[in-house]
Amino acid sequence: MRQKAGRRKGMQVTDDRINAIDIRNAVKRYGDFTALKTISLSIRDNEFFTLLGPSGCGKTTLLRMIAGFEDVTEGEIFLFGDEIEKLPPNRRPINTVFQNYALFPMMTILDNVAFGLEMKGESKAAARKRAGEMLELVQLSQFSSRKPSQLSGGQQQRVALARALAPSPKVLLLDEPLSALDLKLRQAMRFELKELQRETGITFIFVTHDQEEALTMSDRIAVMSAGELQQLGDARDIYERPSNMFVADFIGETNLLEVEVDAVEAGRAQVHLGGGHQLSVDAVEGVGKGAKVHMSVRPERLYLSEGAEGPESLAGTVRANMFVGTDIQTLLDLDGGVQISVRSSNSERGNKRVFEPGQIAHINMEQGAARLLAD
Ligand SMILES: Nc1ncnc2c1ncn2[C@@H]1O[C@H](COP(=O)(O)OP(=O)(O)OP(=O)(O)O)[C@@H](O)[C@H]1O
Repeated sequence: MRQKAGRRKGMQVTDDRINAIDIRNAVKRYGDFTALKTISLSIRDNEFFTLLGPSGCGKTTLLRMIAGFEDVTEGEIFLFGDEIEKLPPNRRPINTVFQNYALFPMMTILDNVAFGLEMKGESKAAARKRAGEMLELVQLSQFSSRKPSQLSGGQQQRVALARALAPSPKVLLLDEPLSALDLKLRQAMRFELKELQRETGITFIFVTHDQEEALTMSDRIAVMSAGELQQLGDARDIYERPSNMFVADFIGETNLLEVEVDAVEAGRAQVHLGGGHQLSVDAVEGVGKGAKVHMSVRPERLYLSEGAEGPESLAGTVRANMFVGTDIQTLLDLDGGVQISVRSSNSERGNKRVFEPGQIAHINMEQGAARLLAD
């Protein structure tokens, strides 16, 4: 039945199920400033989906449009096949968890979670029973009679989650919910959030500017910049196969090297770097002979050796080594003003050969490590 409705409206259907959210050609303008420029994307049912991008890229605006707190200037938003962009927020089966947990300070934890249910017309007894179940889900049952100020920041955020999940929304929106927590707690909460999403089966749409958070939790990630969608994919796609300069640079650390393409044949591109160093890399669509583009190579996909380990080894002079705890980062200068960063694991099994500043080392690439970028 639902599927038919989706098809009738021309919605995209994934694995024979209607998407939780379909955003079609959505534009948001504030006066003459365009915060979102024609965004189209689909979020699958039961997915942990993340909107990732730097401050001001429009991710909160998009989230607020889904929630109904912000009008859509142009375009359409569908929830399980039904058009919702004209519905007021309280008519959408969607809930939001904010960065500041916004708990009622005078109420107990149990009452905080039950409050929204009672407002929706549930009996006090039913609301309290459901609130109790939700507190069990976030492992806070033992604190149900405490007040919010008697809980840690992480515990308060879990109460806010329990409260948002209590009415069984079809979609839960999470606007940087971990950013008020300290680093250790934030890391622990990543696993909890992911578990919670799996257990409840509710579609989560998570907003963050923290790429590590996005990579660790998400089924898929939409990378945004300046009101535009830059890339949509799973964590490995966007980390290992960035589609452009912005994504390569924003996600993790990378070497962005200027190259010129000398030839393209049988799926391989022959390129050269500034100092004339030649390399053969996977070709990408839209980058042909004569193109001057950037190539992205992750530092951890490079390793150093004394002698050349193949025709594509590049010789460089070590400028500095930096101890980064888990890794050792080595910066090297190549001819032609090219600089390359290499990361070696600081472990018994890792690359323990440390070259001293001034020494010549050969830089070798793991297969498939270099990625040409179309723009
Ligand atoms: N009410 C408003 N009026 C005018 N401009 C706005 C309004 N709300 C947001 N903007 C602008 O729209 C752009 C996107 O804002 P948005 O809050 O969506 O960014 P964001 O990616 O969530 O950033 P952050 O991570 O800092 O929250 C910004 O340039 C912002 O200044």
